[in-house]
Amino acid sequence: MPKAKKRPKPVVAHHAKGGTVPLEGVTKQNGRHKQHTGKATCSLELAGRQKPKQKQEQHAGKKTAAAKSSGDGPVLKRTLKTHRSEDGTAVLRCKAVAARQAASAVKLLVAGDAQGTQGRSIKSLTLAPHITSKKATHAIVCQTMKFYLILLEVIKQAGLVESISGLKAGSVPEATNIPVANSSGGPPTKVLCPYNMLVIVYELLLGQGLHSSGGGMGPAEKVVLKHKDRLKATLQQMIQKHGVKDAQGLLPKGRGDFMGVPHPRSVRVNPLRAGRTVEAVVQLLRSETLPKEWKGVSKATHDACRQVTQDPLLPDVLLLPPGTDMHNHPHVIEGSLVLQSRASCMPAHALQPKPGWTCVDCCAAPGNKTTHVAALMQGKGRIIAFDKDPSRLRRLQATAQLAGAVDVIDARCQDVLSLDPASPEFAQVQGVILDPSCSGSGTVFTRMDHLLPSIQRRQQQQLQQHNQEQQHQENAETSGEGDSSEEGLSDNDRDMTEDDGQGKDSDTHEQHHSMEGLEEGLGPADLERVRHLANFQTRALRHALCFPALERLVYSTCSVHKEENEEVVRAVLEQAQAAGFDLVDPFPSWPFRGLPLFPGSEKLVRTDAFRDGTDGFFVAVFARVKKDKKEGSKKKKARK
Ligand SMILES: C[S@@+](CC[C@H](N)C(=O)[O-])C[C@H]1O[C@@H](n2cnc3c(N)ncnc32)[C@H](O)[C@@H]1O
Repeated sequence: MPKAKKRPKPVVAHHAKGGTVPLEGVTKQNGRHKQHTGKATCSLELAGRQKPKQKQEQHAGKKTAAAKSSGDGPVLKRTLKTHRSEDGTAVLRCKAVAARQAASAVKLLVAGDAQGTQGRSIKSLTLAPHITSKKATHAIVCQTMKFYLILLEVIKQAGLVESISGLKAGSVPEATNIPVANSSGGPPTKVLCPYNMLVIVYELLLGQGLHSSGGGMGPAEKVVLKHKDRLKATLQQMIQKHGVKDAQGLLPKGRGDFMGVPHPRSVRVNPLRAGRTVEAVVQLLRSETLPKEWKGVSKATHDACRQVTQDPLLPDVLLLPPGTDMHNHPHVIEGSLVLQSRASCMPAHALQPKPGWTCVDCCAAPGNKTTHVAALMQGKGRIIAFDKDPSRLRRLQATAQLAGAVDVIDARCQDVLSLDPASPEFAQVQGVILDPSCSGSGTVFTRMDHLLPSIQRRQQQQLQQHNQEQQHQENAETSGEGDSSEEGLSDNDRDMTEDDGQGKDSDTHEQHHSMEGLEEGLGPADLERVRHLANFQTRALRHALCFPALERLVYSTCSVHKEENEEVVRAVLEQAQAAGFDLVDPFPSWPFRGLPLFPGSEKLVRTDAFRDGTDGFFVAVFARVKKDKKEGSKKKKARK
């Protein structure tokens, strides 16, 4: 029977330059929110602090929390039902908490998008441990982001605020507050958080609606409520002007019914904690009835666990129905199961590490692959895990602790390019994982980055361009001008055709989708960014191939761009071959291969977000096939 476990205690990591880094914040699940002693209120700004009792109410309500991540319409309906208390205050508080959390997530997403970093995904922001109403928060964020441009337009056209420049992608607001227009025409007298306002306007126009509980409202809510008729009328005018049925019709074509790709939920069995075989874990999940104290596990999750299957390719990976919420499952909390995508489990298997090996994980945080390698090595051997980002290294340490792999993993805060592979301390390194920073384009749809303003804007522009081109062609046809289909292809179409090298015949439809908004949408800025990343990836790969005793190296990305994948491999292949390595096929039964850009690319592995039930991913394995000529002759000389 699983017992409720405490979260791991803070740990300490080595810092290359400065000794140790205290890892406070690793376990900030509890105690993050101070308690609020004021009156219950529906104010989004003021209702953020919770009493423990109200936390419990929320927790119990998780089971049926609204918030279908993929649905439209009033996302908080069921949350409201489950949290109903006699005077209705708990209902309003829960809604307010979810909305407040959603507003901060929207703010971070928009800021990251405007800076071009795309660092945090909707999922990571809304499913983080400190988020109390995960499903509701996730749903509000998805919906607000989906209608982001429309909501901005409504706010602007309704003249609600004097300036919304802070909300435009490309200019992250320095201050989060914006002045509110004074209805009497005088200077602005109030300020409000634009992201709160966006979420509230979403709720008013497209969600559950707003309910005033009397006093205690925050400024954003007050403003929105005051101008609600104007906002509603503005949206109606926009709908009429565009001749569409509803707000959904205002979305770029195809976006209305698309809210991510439903992948099976994959979990990896961690034998270092599970203490039983994968088959035994499958049996346990199918039959287990969790004790009542595990309130965080819903009936839906219980039922889903009964349908668990083993992945046909990766023996320690289990598959559950899409959307299964395993975050609060006891086996996840105690580290026996690790929430990890199928594709992300490929590199460790591709490495085929043996117990007792010494390995290096070059870009290791947050440590999913490091701990997977540790598990495959049965906790015997050593993994030196590098990451140059101290806060991410802290996450790696926490991951290692949860996975029961701290004794095996030596975490170091260091730029991998600054280490010397010829140093005696690396003389035994046999396995290397290189999973460097990449564009993440393969995870766009699972991360739901397609909801980010920059991508929505780009799609809008492409759609407009496409419509104009179509109009132009129709006009030309009517006026009798001919046009060959080849000439009719746009540069983007041509790029797509050239890049579309795999599974062309059987997978045209999926290929089309998987490229949509990715290769097709690589504008000059994106291309610049991808090339910059590819430059680092190539240098890191060259560097990582220099460990003298290296047997096997796995290079992986969650990108679909050939610049970060096949072209990186091609750039180092000659040097690798001269050093005695060659590409080998880690998964001969896997049908989907690298783009055919050079001989040997058939040994490369690709996964596709629309075809393979996981993220878009790339894996290349270099294995030593013969001794480095120079090394060999040195050794011969030494023997003589
Ligand atoms: C894609 S993530 C790695 C994910 C990790 N392999 C996992 O499975 O959990 C890339 C990581 O590389 C780190 N990184 C980027 N450049 C680096 C460098 N020059 N040296 C070391 N780490 C680096 C980033 O901080 C980031 O944590």
